Amino acid sequence: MGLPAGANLEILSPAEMAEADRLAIAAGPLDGYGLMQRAGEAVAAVVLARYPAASRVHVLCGPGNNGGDGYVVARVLAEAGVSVAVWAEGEPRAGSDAAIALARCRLERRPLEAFIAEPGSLVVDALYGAGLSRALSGDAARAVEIAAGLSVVAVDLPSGVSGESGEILGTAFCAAATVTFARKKPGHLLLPGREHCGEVMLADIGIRNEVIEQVAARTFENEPELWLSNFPTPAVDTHKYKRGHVSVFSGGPSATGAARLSALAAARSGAGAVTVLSPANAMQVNAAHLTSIMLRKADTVEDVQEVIGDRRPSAFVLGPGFGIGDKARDFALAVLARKRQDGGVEGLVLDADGITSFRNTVSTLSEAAGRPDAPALIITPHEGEFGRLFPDILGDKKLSKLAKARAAAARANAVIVYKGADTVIAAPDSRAAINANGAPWLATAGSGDVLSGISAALLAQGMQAFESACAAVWIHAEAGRRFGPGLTAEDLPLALVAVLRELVEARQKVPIG
Ligand SMILES: NC(=O)C1=CN([C@@H]2O[C@H](COP(=O)(O)OP(=O)(O)OC[C@H]3O[C@@H](n4cnc5c(N)ncnc54)[C@H](O)[C@@H]3O)[C@@H](O)[C@H]2O)[C@@H](O)CC1
Ligand SMILES: [K+]
Repeated sequence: MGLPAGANLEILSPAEMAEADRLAIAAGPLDGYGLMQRAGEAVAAVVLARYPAASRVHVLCGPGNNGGDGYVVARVLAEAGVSVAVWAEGEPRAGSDAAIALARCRLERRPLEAFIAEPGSLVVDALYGAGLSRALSGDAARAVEIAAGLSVVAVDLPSGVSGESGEILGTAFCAAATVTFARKKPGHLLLPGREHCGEVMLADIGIRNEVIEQVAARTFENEPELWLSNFPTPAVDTHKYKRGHVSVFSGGPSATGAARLSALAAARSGAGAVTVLSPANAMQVNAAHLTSIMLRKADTVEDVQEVIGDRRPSAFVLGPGFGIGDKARDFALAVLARKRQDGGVEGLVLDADGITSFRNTVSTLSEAAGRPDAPALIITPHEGEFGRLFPDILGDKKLSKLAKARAAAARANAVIVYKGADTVIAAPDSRAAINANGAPWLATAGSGDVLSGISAALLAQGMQAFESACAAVWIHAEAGRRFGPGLTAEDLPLALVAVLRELVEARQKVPIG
């Protein structure tokens, strides 16, 4: 729908979108009603294109500008010869854009409390959008129930979905398609909102790119376009250590598989060399299962220092199967105490037991990671682990998942990968990305170990921490999604190959710079 390349990855909060609306109106040439007109026309065009045979369309209009969009939709559809019924809740404020839209829509208006819809008819939900401020109740909640068996096209957001957080306030429409304007909002991607939106379509309503740039979006949808220009591709004259060396810490003799899985994922993801660092008593079991991946003993902090001195690993994974306790903390802090400069350590991916080990000492971790020239820290918690490090942030009901990840990243001086079906990646500089290409097949034991290995491999190859975390999350999800049913974590490293091949090919087409 005519938006510039890359714009579709920017996400604006409802407040940022309102600011962009204000700036656009101030800059002209469209006034508020002009934008509303374009918004309503875009929704009507989707209805006509997707439901050309709809016998009847019910347009539900609320009292604010979302309802104003609805009055435009109703008028445009009626002018196109569609049989339209308008059901209204509340009156637009006198002098508002919505009042202008209502005045120009000469169709009969019936109260929402009388709403009924025949089977096979279509519902356009223009009750509440960005201005939703409390739970749906009364007639609006009843309308959700009536619409449950019908196709719904939502204007901006399905009413009841918070654009800010994706939470459901009371109840919410389940749309087949949602037409939103200028940029997506967090509620289109965060769960459970995403599931209520159906297909999300972006419409250009005439808000210029330069206007939106003034809002300076810090949130993005996690798609390759976000990081592809930084994606590593090996130079022709490379050698294995130039491609980055990843070291993965192994747990004891009965918990070695997780580290090997992570190591294999790192090797597949382009690290030129990978070493499993094993306690002495687990060397044999590790050796029995490793071929191209190297193995070295590391029982003490001195052993870790020696590995770093001799073998110069550029990124580490600590946590999968490692065991919780002092040793995990000491090893993580030993890695973070190194320098990044002059071929030092690029970063540490802290996962699983590595995270839990810092349960009561997260400030030690954030101090170590916040030191100038410290290696980058990526922490990859699922919700339970997130709560162990940041119980107050997790428990803050005012914060969305996006805001929680951001707050944690700022506090920990780390890139936070807050995992789930709507993984959020947040950086300490307040950039954040929401990932939406996941699949339920990825919820399988060991899947997270693979994710850590991919992140470390990309870090080791010189990708920045936020970009490598975003890329790892997307690649991991894409591999799992394509593999589909029957996926085990062991399948993931091989499933990465096709995804990586496409990315490397696409990367080679991106102009350098
Ligand atoms: N110029 C602009 O700002 C544009 C705005 N647009 C549309 O405007 C919408 C935002 O408009 P508004 O800010 O007026 O917000 P809404 O139209 O989403 O809702 C605001 C009104 O609903 C009431 N309300 C909120 N939640 C309620 C609930 N659960 N039950 C009952 N009443 C409730 C509020 O008190 C307020 O009167 C966007 O979603 C978009 O559809 C588009 O027309 C494009 C241009
Ligand atoms: K709506």
